[in-house]
Amino acid sequence: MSKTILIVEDEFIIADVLSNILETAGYKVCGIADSVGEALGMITEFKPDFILLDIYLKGKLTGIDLAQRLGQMNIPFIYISANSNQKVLEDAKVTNPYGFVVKPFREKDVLVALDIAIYRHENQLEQGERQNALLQKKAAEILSSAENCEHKLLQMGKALQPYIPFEFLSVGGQQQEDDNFYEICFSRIGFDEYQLIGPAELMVVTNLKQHELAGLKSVEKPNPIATWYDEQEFNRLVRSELFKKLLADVYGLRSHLSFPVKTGAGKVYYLNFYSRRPDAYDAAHLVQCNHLRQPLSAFMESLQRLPNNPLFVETGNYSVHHEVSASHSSNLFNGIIGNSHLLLTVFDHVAQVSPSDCSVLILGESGTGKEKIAERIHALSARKDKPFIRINCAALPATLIDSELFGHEKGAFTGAYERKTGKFEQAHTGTIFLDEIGELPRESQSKLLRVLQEKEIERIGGRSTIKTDVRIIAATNRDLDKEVAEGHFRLDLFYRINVFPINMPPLRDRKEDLADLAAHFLKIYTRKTGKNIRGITQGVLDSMMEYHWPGNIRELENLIERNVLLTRDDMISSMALPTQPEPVVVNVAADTSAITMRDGERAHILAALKKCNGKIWGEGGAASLLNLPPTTLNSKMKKLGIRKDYRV
Ligand SMILES: Nc1ncnc2c1ncn2[C@@H]1O[C@H](COP(=O)(O)OP(=O)(O)OP(=O)(O)O)[C@@H](O)[C@H]1O
Repeated sequence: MSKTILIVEDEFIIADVLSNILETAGYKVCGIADSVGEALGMITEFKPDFILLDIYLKGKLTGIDLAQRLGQMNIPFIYISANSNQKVLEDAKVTNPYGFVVKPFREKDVLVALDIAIYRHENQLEQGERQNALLQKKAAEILSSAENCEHKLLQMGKALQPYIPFEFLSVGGQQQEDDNFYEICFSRIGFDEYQLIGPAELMVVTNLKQHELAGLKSVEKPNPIATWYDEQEFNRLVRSELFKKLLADVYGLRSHLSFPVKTGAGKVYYLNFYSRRPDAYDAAHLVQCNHLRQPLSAFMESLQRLPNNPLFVETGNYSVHHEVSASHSSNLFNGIIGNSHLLLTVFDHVAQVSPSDCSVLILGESGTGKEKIAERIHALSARKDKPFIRINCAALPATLIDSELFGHEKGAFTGAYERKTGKFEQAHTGTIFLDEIGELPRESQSKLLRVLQEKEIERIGGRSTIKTDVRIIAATNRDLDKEVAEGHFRLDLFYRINVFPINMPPLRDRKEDLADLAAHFLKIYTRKTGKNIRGITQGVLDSMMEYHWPGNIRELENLIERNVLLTRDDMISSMALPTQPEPVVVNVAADTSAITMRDGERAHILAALKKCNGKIWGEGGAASLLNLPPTTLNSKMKKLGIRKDYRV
């Protein structure tokens, strides 16, 4: 069925040209609006599938103002504007357009941009529908399980993680006017490991009594619609929302998304998502909330009917039964070391995107593990038993790339003595990993775009086309936005491959993973060399924490390998780190390592130790309070740097 397009453009001649181009190409133009007000009227009346949007319009409001509304209404749009002023482009970019066409445009520019935009939007819609169906299935499984209410809630929280990421989740209704406190919280401590924090645990951690917690919550005036808060807005919010302030302080939470879910019976539950990142949430998560609302509402309604629902406890006799929940899916990322929340976010994205055939673009500095993640996406997909073909676009001379990618026929050029099958053909039914895609020459970019659009290739010198079914994973350490702006990388190809971007954090932003990574490589290289090295001294680890790691994990791996070879002792007690000064300019937005998931866990353990006067073992000890074997508590304390006299 042809798509219905609304044109929002105040220059009549341009609007008319656009309308002709679209109608000739088979689209249905439902109207031309010259102001935001008129556009909104036409949107209500004609419900367009897509909008072409100029930036400067009649009246005070601009296309960028309208774009913000379109984001909330989930209507896709492309900008068509003569304005390429940097500030305007920046403002336009944050509204998440599906494309940007610069005036004056050619007919082809508009049609290609629209084609790509529709492809990307449908891909997202498909994902939305898949999410909804998956969540419904998951909800049914959870509800029919033999677990208690709290665990059912926890399982649902885990199922939401790929869609709305969180390090802390609290679920509750509006506080009733009594001293009972109704709220269940979950703190994430690993990829698939969560601590359940019921009212009793919260009383331990915060040192507050039940009625005091209830008092803090009763002054809250929850927002009736889903709302997200970045760090600044969250700081403002917690001036009046004292219960949220308490959670933020104890667990180091910096951004928040509040999602009210109304059941058929009219009861409203709040799913409050929190992150330790300052900017974990954005408008796209509100779209997710819309997709998830219906299955969640049905889930909460079913939960409401279960006996002993912790959100309806009528007694003050809460008992502490601190639990850690983990399941086998933590094995999904075996061999990829790290527990920092930045890496866990990467894992969430990988778990989310792997089962689909969606193209993935992995962005990050050299040595951050992009290839490792690409391999894992393939291994977790339905194509796992089919080929995974890697090609490094930077490693080949421009003259050979096409033949490597698409193959050639015998005699196609001087030196082509044999027919050669290209990487695309080799990857048929599997995955191709285009490493360093930013290095691909312009000419090959056009050919690649055609392969992605037509899903067929032509060998060099060949006369026929060959159908291919290949999933694309691309990676780059370049700033592709900049490459596009400078004309080195095709915008249309960028939009095709940038359907699902995954950002690999540099090692300096997740130094909490450093010790585990170092231990991992130490184990590998002591085994390889047959040496007996027990570990790395604290002093060396401290200096490693100070270092900036420009070469990321690869640099760390090389360094450990070298030191294993050099060390004669059974401990690595000195390590020459390059004396490169840490850059003075720190990207504040990216510097999220200050407060970590470990901090949350540490706070929890410290509070329990305090409560037990430092006693770990036996009755009344912290291990039994936390429902952990004392040996596990001991090793956790060691890992978190908590001393037996429970001072850090
Ligand atoms: N989280 C991790 N745990 C264990 N090993 C890792 C991890 N991340 C990366 N490595 C190892 O570090 C090295 C570099 O990783 P990889 O080649 O995947 O990085 P890359 O980002 O693709 O680098 P480049 O951009 O230079 O190609 C590899 O030996 C890889 O196995």
